[in-house]
Amino acid sequence: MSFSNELRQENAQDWQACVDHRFVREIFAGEVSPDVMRRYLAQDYQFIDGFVALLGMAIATADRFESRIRFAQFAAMITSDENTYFQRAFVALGVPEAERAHPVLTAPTAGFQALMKDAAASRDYASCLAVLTVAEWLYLSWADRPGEELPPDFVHAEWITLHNNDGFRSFVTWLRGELDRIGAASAPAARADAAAFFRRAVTLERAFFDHIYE
Ligand SMILES: Cc1ncc(CO)c(N)n1
Repeated sequence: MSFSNELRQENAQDWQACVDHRFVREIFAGEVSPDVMRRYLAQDYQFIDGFVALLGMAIATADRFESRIRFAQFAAMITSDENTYFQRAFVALGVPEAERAHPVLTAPTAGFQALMKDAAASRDYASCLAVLTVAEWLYLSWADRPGEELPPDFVHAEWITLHNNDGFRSFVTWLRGELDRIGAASAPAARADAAAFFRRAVTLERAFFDHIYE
């Protein structure tokens, strides 16, 4: 089995809990309440900050130029299309300026920031890759529902299409292949480090979905 599939399999229960989460059901139905969506997006915007920083470390630690190009292109998408989605959604949902810039961080958000900081501080490409792969592959997993109709409100619909469009799908396919390639070239101890980062990330993804309803 490939390294990426092995890691996903090891975390199958938390992974599936995300794919089947109440938030996912509600967003496809267009029924996430404005309060929940506000909380989710305000916290997620802080997640994105650390995520872009981690992309920077992946660019720095990757072992070849073609990989740096992939990450740089993805970083460009996040900091343009996705960033303007957040801005428009904050306006539509009436999220105050302070909540956009400096919300009180919840435990899962702080956990993600620590995780991404730890992965970056490792300066280990495989560990950076493991965290990035969870974030993007898990989001493709829940958003990829071929044939499913999109909800009418852009706040819901665009959050889905940001995570299931062809460019995103091909980036996730590439990320998994990259993790497989690096995993195959790594010693068991390095693979175990990457696996531990992968697990922490999946656990936090589930907690992040859960906590916006608490
Ligand atoms: C918590 C979380 N995980 C993954 C993604 C996808 O980048 C996101 N926006 N937020």
